[in-house]
Amino acid sequence: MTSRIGILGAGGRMGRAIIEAVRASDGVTIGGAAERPGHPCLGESLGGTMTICGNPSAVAHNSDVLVDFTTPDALKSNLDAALGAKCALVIGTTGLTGAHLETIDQASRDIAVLQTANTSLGVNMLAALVMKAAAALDTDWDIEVVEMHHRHKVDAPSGTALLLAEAAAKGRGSPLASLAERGRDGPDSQRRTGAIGMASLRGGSVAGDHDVIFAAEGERMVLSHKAESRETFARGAVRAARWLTGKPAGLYTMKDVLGL
Ligand SMILES: NC(=O)C1=CN([C@@H]2O[C@H](COP(=O)(O)OP(=O)(O)OC[C@H]3O[C@@H](n4cnc5c(N)ncnc54)[C@H](OP(=O)(O)O)[C@@H]3O)[C@@H](O)[C@H]2O)C=CC1
Ligand SMILES: O=C(O)C1=N[C@H](C(=O)O)C[C@H](O)C1
Repeated sequence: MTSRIGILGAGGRMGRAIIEAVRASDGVTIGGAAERPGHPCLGESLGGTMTICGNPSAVAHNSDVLVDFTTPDALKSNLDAALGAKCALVIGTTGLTGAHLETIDQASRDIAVLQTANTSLGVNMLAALVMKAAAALDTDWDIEVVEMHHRHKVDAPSGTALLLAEAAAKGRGSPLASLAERGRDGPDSQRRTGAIGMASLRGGSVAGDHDVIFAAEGERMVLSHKAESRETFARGAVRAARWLTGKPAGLYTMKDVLGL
């Protein structure tokens, strides 16, 4: 069955990469594409009579699954569009708060929703390895998550850094909120035993680098992932959208798609 994918944030970096990935993939077509009202790309042709519009609801009604790579502020209207059309939804947007996650959870009682900070196979495999290492190594091993992204990225730490830190915290058997040390600065910044530190670098065109460092006296282990381009994320998003098509209401992750 061909899956019709509606692309939200179609004029953005990921939106454009996803349009290309859908065109290059079998078993999927573009159901429609939306951008925020007033965006310069509104009306841009996607081939035939299809153009980028300002109405996510119209896109949802012509799609089997929506793919949202926009901003946290757009989440509510994107969820409403999906709920109104009973359309499945893949959410790749990062920078989400607890309140956003609660709204997503509620929506997933009525429609299939997949939320993930990273659609790549490598990062999701890395998270599994990080959890295992964090569980096996005691607190003599300090855990630090370091990420680097392009100069345009607005949120920090990256959603993926948080996902990896969550995996480490799970391995250590404690909630991340009780272990995380974010944005150290100033004279009283010494790490606590058992803390999970996080640091963010920004610059140039880096698609997405993540290192999880396990540092002990005299030795250091680094579990690392580097995305070479956005194509990786776009291909993963299309794979997730195809997988989610026709699934019952519920909240899914990339682990479900990849069978990890
Ligand atoms: N899960 C994953 O694997 C990945 C997640 N991401 C995440 O995806 C998100 C988008 O990243 P990226 O494409 O680089 O960012 P961009 O800023 O390039 O794209 C976001 C697009 O969404 C548009 N937008 C803003 N508000 C709305 C709205 N209300 N409705 C529809 N569109 C809207 C923006 O318009 P304007 O620019 O005019 O504001 C922009 O065109 C980020 O949160 C990023 O962290 C990125 C890569 C991989
Ligand atoms: O904004 C980006 O570019 C990326 N965002 C995601 C994140 O915040 O983890 C995923 C990827 O690293 C690229």
